[in-house]
Amino acid sequence: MTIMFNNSGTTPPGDEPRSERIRFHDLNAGYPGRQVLHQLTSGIPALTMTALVGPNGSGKSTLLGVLAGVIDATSGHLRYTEGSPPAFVPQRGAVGDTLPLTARQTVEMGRWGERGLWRKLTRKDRTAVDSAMERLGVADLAARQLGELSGGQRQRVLIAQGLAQQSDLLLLDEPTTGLDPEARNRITALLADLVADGTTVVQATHDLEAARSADACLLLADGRLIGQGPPEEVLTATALSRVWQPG
Ligand SMILES: Nc1ncnc2c1ncn2[C@@H]1O[C@H](COP(=O)(O)OP(=O)(O)OP(=O)(O)O)[C@@H](O)[C@H]1O
Repeated sequence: MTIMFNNSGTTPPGDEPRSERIRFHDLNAGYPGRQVLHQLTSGIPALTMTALVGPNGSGKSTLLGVLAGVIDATSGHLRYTEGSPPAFVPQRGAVGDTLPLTARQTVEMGRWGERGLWRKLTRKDRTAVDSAMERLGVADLAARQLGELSGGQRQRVLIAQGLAQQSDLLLLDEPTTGLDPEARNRITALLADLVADGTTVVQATHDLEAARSADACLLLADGRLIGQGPPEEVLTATALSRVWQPG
């Protein structure tokens, strides 16, 4: 497995268009005794919204985890162009509801990567936390325990934690799943704003509406990439019925 950062001039011709934030090639990944992703080759266009789409178990979260660096690929190449380390917002269900943390403490954890675990936050850190919480509309929830928030509120706190990392690459796992339409629209609009402000956003999603409004889609089935490109080319009726057909 090769991971490269800050690629500059060493790429074989034709391998990596400049406009890509991440490129991966022949990527295999999975869990002990279980291969999930098979020979994936694709890229994440910079400064756009990319949706990872596919049915349950198709490998969306695994791919996102590999791109985020929290799951190791077993083989293949993964290359990031110049920029900050990715900020990763895991699925809401993957974050313990019983953690004795306030909403603000949860967002502050987004600064640990830069500051170090349990170190006192600087003014710059506090400003990043404040502005992420304001942007997500959760400043008034700062003192509330994470476990007592509604699903939509908790999701916004987790996205604020990702935003507080101030990365130009934001990876989110099912950010709108299980939310009511208002909360979903709010998050969708925020993600679009982030892209407009210069962030590359990747979201794993079941939500075909969200996927259709993305700039690019990677369609997965059984850990294989079966479509990539603009949503209108990838999410065709034929492709969707093939992927979602029972049995
Ligand atoms: N920690 C794990 N250990 C072993 N197998 C896992 C683990 N996490 C996921 N898997 C398996 O890997 C496969 C892909 O799972 P993954 O979560 O990447 O799919 P997904 O497309 O994100 O699914 P969903 O839409 O249900 O979230 C599934 O068969 C799943 O059971």
